[in-house]
Amino acid sequence: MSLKVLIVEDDLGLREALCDTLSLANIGFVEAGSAEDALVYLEHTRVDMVVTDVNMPGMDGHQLLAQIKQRFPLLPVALITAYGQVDRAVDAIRSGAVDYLMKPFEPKQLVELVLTHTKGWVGDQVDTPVAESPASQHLLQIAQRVAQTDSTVMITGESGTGKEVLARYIHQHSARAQAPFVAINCAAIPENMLEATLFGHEKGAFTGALSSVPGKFEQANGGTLLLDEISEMDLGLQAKLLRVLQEQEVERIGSRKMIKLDVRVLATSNRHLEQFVAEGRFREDLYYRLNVFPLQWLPLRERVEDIVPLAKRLLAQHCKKMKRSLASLSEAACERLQSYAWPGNVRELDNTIQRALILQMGPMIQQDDLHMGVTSIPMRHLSPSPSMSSPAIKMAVVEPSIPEPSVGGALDQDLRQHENQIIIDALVSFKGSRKLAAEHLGISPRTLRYKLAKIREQGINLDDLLSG
Ligand SMILES: Nc1ncnc2c1ncn2[C@@H]1O[C@H](COP(=O)(O)OP(=O)(O)OP(=O)(O)O)[C@@H](O)[C@H]1O
Repeated sequence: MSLKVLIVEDDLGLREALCDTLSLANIGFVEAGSAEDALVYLEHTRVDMVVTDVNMPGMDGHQLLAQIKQRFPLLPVALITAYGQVDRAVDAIRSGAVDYLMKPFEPKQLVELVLTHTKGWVGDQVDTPVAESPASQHLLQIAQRVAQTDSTVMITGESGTGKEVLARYIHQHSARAQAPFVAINCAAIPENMLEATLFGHEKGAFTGALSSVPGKFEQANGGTLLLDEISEMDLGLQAKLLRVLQEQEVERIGSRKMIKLDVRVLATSNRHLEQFVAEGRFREDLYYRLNVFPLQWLPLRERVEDIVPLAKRLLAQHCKKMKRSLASLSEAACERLQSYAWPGNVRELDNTIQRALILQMGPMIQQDDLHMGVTSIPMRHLSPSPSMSSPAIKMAVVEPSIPEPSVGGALDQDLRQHENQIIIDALVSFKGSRKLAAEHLGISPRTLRYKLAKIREQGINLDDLLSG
């Protein structure tokens, strides 16, 4: 997700100059000619920062600031004031502006201001976690309180319960919110690379170290570092990590220089770390160093009140991504969601909602559109794997040379849904192998590539579906 700054300026010449400056600095931007247009834009699109002129006809920059603070409290806003308006600029800072620029200013001042206030900004992901059940609400309240401190926090919970979401929430509610939030998944990095990734390395420190690279600790300096799935770290590295946490300084591999750190550390685990400690697989001293403040997400099945609100949030997010109008859930669909045990927790719910959106292109998700606990998507009208090579299914996957219906009518949508369904099912069955899936579907690999590109264009996240 690249950085996007909204420039609000009624003077076309100046607006173009501001946009050119950002463009030259490789910073993404969008522009609005008035505060009113800016607000309409913000309702629909994510931006990372707003830079607005103060003097504009209609709503001025101060009024725009007040509106933004009310509707998007975490979005940084900077004002451009006329020469001599220092008093008003100071007022604006008191009302929540992060900074101001006084005309005339150098292009580099604008770039510096934007980079300072967008460092570590995490865009869409700052949404408050859904928490309707009493247990989840209590968890968020405690998380908010612990966010105000610099204490190390250990977040536990089954896989997919929302541990990373909670970590980001803590960062966003801490005094470090404007500084970087850096996450590293200890299980996803090959064991021999984890140390260099965490602590950094100097050029030539090992074969393949072609340049000096700062580690995650350095990248997170001033902010928060999330050590995801900490239980997967080997014992040797655990000892080194403990030292860094105790000393609050880090030494890149191949360097003798200590770098002072000011990093808040959060860790997550979906394992019973106490058991790991008892078995000698996790250092007891590190466990106590990290477990200063333990927070735990309950499994989704134990917070039933969260299920439907979460499903609605996920539905809205995916409809937006797919650029389609907002779909809703029927009563029966809600009941079905609430009566399922969700072994994969919120991540499984997310996948289920995505699948339902593929199956149901209409305005309402029905009970039958929900397929839980499946590794492949069952077809509503066509039976799964055994008949996948049947001529009927092969015919359903239309080669691009055959003109597709030009009108986006119900039949067209229905056919497209079925086609998507068949293609995804084949990919799931063949564990993502495009070659085997294409052979099975009786189409060329090129055609399959084309079809997959079309599916992606509809906003369907194939990676998530295939990993789900
Ligand atoms: N309370 C919540 N509100 C909104 N979205 C949530 C919430 N909990 C989880 N999610 C969504 O569910 C998905 C899984 O969440 P997350 O990655 O935080 O889980 P996790 O516990 O860290 O998973 P893992 O153990 O596999 O690393 C994400 O897409 C996240 O946005």
